[in-house]
Amino acid sequence: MLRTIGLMSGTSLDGVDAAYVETDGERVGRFGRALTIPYPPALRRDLRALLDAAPALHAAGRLAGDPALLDCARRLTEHHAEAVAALGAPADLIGFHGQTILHRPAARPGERGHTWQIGDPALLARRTGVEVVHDFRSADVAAGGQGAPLVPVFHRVLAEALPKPVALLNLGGVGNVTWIGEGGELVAFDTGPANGPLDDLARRALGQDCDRDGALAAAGRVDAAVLARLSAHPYLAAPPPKSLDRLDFDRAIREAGVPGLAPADAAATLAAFCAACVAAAVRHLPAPPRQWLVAGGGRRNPALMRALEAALAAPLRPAEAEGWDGDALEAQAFGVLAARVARGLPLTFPGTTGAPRPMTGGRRVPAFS
Ligand SMILES: Nc1ncnc2c1ncn2[C@@H]1O[C@H](COP(=O)(O)OP(=O)(O)OP(=O)(O)O)[C@@H](O)[C@H]1O
Ligand SMILES: CC(=O)N[C@H]1[C@@H]2OC[C@@H](O2)[C@@H](O)[C@@H]1O[C@H](C)C(=O)O
Repeated sequence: MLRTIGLMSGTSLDGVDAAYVETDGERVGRFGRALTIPYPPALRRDLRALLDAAPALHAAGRLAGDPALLDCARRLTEHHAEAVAALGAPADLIGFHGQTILHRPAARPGERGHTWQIGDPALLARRTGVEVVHDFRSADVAAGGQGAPLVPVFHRVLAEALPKPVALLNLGGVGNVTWIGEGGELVAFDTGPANGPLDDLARRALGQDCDRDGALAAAGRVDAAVLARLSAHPYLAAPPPKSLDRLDFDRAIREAGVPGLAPADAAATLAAFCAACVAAAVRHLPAPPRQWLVAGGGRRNPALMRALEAALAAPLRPAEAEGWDGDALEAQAFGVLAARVARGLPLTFPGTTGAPRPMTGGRRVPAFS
């Protein structure tokens, strides 16, 4: 077993999640501590500005050397090093996802896709004295895959003893589902927006980072016409493989009329839309799951959970119901994925990213680079 630390900076831009895992990439020997280092407001703001600027910079061929990108990458990496130090556990390997600032997998066969995670793996290796595995997505995208989601192979390890079929749902900035069949078959994809648009609304309407405990949504009414327009988005009907950039639905949300609603109604409608996206995902699964296990920050939003319960036929339970840490699953996944890279095991599969075959990936930076 390898002693790994997984690090994930998610699309919510709220901070870095870190988790200790002993694993050989196929099994988990032991989970250790997990924690989150929140980013200071200035870094959140700068990351958000970078996310917004990334498509135009990329189109102009100026993303790679952009000074704001390099500055954000350095600051973000320092917080990752802080997270590793705070865990206080000796490790053989760090799995460093970085921060996605642009995600454009190929839309058609033969097209060239891009996925871009920022972070400085050599700096992290120097600061921590531990080997760093990074760049988990680009080999898959180069082979024509979506490059996301990556957590399904870890979800299968977690859910080994559970009755199948089972669905694991992550509600981060974006939602993603992993369906696991009787024989361990995997079908996975991004369902649609989750907390991302709700966070944007809370920032505008309340000056808060999120609709804390779903209070705003609970005070509003779903606008059926706006929800119907949102639910007609072709992404929901498109079969997997499919994955999303954090900003992919921004335009559709504007054009459907969300900004014209009172803030509470907008929040209720966005929560209902997140649930509608998950309900629409069911038709792309090979068989209905017996239960849904929910991880990610969205499980703390009761308005979102109620909307999901109403939209899904099978029981919905938080990850904690199985003894898992729903805040740490993605970070734990990158510890397990790092071990898989070290052992040359595949990260992605035709059923998870649409990769043409099970694909290895990731790059390694030695401890003292
Ligand atoms: N108490 C709460 N009430 C409402 N929403 C909450 C609460 N706690 C967390 N959240 C939501 O969860 C989000 C963070 O979730 P999480 O950390 O799973 O996302 P992420 O990992 O950054 O995103 P992704 O999985 O898309 O990469 C916050 O932005 C917020 O919207
Ligand atoms: C490109 C990218 O960073 N995608 C994230 C994002 O956040 C949730 C969803 O969209 C998922 O596809 C993915 O993250 C997790 C860790 C994954 O790859 O499984």
